[in-house]
Amino acid sequence: MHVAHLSLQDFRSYASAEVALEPGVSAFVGPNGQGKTNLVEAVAYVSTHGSHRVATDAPLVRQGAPRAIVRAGVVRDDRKALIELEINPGKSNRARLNRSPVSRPRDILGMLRTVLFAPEDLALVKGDPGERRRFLDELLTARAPRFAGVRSDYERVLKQRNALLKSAAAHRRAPGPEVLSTLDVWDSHLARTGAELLAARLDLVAALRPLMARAYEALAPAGGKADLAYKSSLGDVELSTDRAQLAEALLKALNEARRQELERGVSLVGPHRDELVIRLGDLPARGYASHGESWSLSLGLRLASYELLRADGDDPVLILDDVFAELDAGRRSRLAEMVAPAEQVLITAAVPADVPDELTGASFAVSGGTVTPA
Ligand SMILES: Nc1ncnc2c1ncn2[C@@H]1O[C@H](COP(=O)(O)OP(=O)(O)OP(=O)(O)O)[C@@H](O)[C@H]1O
Repeated sequence: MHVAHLSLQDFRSYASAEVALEPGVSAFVGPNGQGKTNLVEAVAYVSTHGSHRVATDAPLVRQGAPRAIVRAGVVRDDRKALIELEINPGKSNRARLNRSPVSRPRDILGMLRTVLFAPEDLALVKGDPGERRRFLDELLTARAPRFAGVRSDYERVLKQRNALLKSAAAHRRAPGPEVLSTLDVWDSHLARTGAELLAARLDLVAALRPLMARAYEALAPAGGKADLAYKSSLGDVELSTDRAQLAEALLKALNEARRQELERGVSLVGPHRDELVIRLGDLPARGYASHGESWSLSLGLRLASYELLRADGDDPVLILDDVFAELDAGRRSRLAEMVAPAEQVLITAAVPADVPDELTGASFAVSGGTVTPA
């Protein structure tokens, strides 16, 4: 698939912008702070309804403007779709597909698939476990948009369960039968939605492992073997991906942890406590890998995601935001060769020399909030 047209209104630094795009490579080049990342961030937002740079929508709306609108014309198997998102910070966002309103924006997740590589990806390796859980869950949602509902159900149950545990812990005496029976209800919801999340993540990690190992080897041929493992809050047991069995295991673990949870006022069992362990050779990458290794491992994870989405039958749009300047010559040209066959590649770079020779195509000059074909 590819984006044929992007239109922005009050998005980040853009009062308005119209950009026509072709399949193949498009490079957005310009000095620092001119709006290159803002542009590709808008494309990714249409795909994921989120930003790789901020956790809330407010910074995405141009300062002083009440709302932002992003429109993307997407071509998929020769069929065109016009996706429109209205970003209303503090209120519900609105979405339209082919000019008709859709009831919930999440109903159009998956209409545009992207894989974004950015300097922030270093946090996939060096950051907290939450970064890696988010990576897994976002990829699950990209593969199966209904997964956005599973995630939000789990988060809602967890929030309510935590609120109950917190208030029970604050009372500092044994909880009454009412609290315990409400907790039983939350336990079964947590176990059911948690099992669905856990099963999907386990399947995903199994599919990503060989792709990640291959991508890392291709990027860094003498760099050691990269591997992934899923570490669950259920402990070091072999986990099946059978949802009923996982729900039973979660329920048992919740029962065992109940006293401690009531004392601490927080949920200690469930996929929100899990970790995706990235290993390089015999060592965990977090805390051990060098800066360059960590960066290549992050790129390996993104390349593996790209391969996985492509194997599902759709060639996602690849977005490479400022990634080449950080790489040595070998890794740079190997990465360029690996992404070159994609249907569409969008690149940002501060100077033309940061766009590898392997990636020839259209070029746009970005300066002072305007985007012009170069
Ligand atoms: N909500 C907003 N309203 C107005 N301006 C904004 C908003 N958010 C970001 N900006 C401005 O956008 C500019 C940054 O744009 P962007 O991150 O796209 O730069 P860039 O061209 O990718 O730069 P670099 O090469 O340094 O990465 C900054 O000047 C910033 O102040």
